[in-house]
Amino acid sequence: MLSYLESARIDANYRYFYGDLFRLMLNAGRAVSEVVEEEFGKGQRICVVCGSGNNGGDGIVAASELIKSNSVSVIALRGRESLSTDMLKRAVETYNGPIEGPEMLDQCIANCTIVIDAILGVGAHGTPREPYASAIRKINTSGKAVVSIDVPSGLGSEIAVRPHITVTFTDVKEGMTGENSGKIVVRDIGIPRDAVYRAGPGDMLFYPYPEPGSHKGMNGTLSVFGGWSYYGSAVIAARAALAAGCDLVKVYTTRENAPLIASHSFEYMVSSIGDSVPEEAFRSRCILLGPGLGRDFDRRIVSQIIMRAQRIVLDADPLRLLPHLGDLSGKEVVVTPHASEFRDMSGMDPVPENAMEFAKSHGVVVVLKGEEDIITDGNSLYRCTGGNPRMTMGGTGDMLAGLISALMSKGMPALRASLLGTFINKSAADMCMERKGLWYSVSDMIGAVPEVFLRYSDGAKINSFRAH
Ligand SMILES: NC(=O)C1=CN([C@@H]2O[C@H](COP(=O)(O)OP(=O)(O)OC[C@H]3O[C@@H](n4cnc5c(N)ncnc54)[C@H](OP(=O)(O)O)[C@@H]3O)[C@@H](O)[C@H]2O)[C@@H](O)CC1
Ligand SMILES: Nc1ncnc2c1ncn2[C@@H]1O[C@H](COP(=O)(O)OP(=O)(O)O)[C@@H](O)[C@H]1O
Ligand SMILES: [K+]
Repeated sequence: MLSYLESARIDANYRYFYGDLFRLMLNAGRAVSEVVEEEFGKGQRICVVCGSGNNGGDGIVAASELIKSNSVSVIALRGRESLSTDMLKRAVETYNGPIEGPEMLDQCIANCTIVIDAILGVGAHGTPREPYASAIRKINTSGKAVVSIDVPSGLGSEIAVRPHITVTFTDVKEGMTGENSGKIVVRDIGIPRDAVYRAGPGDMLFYPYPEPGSHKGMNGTLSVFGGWSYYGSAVIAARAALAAGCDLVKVYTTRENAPLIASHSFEYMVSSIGDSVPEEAFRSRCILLGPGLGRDFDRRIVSQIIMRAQRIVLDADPLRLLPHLGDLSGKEVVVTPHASEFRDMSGMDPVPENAMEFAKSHGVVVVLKGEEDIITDGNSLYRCTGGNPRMTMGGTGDMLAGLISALMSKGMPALRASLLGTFINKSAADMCMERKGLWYSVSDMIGAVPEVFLRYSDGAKINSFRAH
């Protein structure tokens, strides 16, 4: 079952990794025409009702196939000139019949045996506006056989097409049932596994944008336990977390290192801890434990932090404790080992299958770092490619831990935060390399984080898909 958002994620990743979506639109339109002819036979009178998004494009491609053995009319509900995107223009080129305006809708429906609903797909949100709402009502009262493309237009709102058949792509979409979608036929349209199981710009769709009326702390609170031995690691993680949009970051460190860490920024808070952990640290939405902690940490304190935390990212030295802590599946936990840390903590080779096994048996998300990051929750296995060999410099792992924990502090679930965090980290490095070759620094990477967000989250579509 695919949510609309997951569908849009795959869409965005496909475009990024493989170029434009037109080949998929061709496959989608052809799949619809095949199903229509399988179900109803040839020689039908078909009215294809199109909106002005890609769902409409699928309808036009279907029409270009169906016209070979049926009588076909196409209606563009917002007029032919509304079919203006590059994809839609290419769809129109495949069809060598007329495309009528909305004034022909009544006649088209009256004369046909089958209505194809290509008004709205997974890019739609909210109750359909005019002229779509009226068209949907007309289709529902027409008494004709109705076939919806991808989803019944308006699904989930009070004005929705009630089709006999829905031809949906890749997987059933969230909210579809036999009652609201009729017979559901799932067709593969050739989306490669990699568009699904690779971190990419589509993961930006799950970034929790701040609500306009929100106040301080609602968009992320993070406690960073680190810098007990290497203070710089805590500075990097805290600064990366702020760059990723966390409201409030507080570093808990040793009495000696607290002033050093504080001297590197006035944007995060610093507190020193003694024999016990202050209660307020657990009130933050996420905890990051590990950057720069060093090997000689107090096991009792560190175990206490892990056991108390509900949402936590574990990095570097404390990972060694993990095998002794039992099942953590009641919490949201991300562990971010590199290859040798993975070996130490699991006793297994650092390969994807073992990462998956470890994630499953401990109830955590594993981010196994390397030239290619492996991300797994024990059920699905993702990878994050990209980045460059300059990322072997010290600090890039601290930065990644800061990013993932910041995203979790803003409410993203562990797996989503890990996918987006790995993508941002590698993209920031690649953006720095575009400018400075292999001679950029971790500070440059942190500075590039806002630009990564801007580059990959622009466009009206991204904004319309804000996840909460
Ligand atoms: N996933 C894939 O890989 C592939 C997906 N494909 C297909 O693309 C479909 C998704 O296409 P999509 O993203 O262009 O959006 P779609 O559903 O056509 O609607 C967007 C339009 O609707 C409008 N609109 C929105 N809300 C509205 C409202 N309440 N009331 C009225 N209007 C509203 C919105 O206008 P705007 O809000 O921007 O003014 C915009 O014009 C997908 O379902 C599948 O069929 C295949 O072609 C290829 C592979
Ligand atoms: N050779 C490489 N090519 C591309 N990215 C790399 C490479 N080595 C490490 N990275 C990236 O650098 C970051 C830190 O990974 P790593 O160096 O393995 O961890 P650590 O900093 O904990 O030693 C990760 O985002 C990882 O993807
Ligand atoms: K539809």
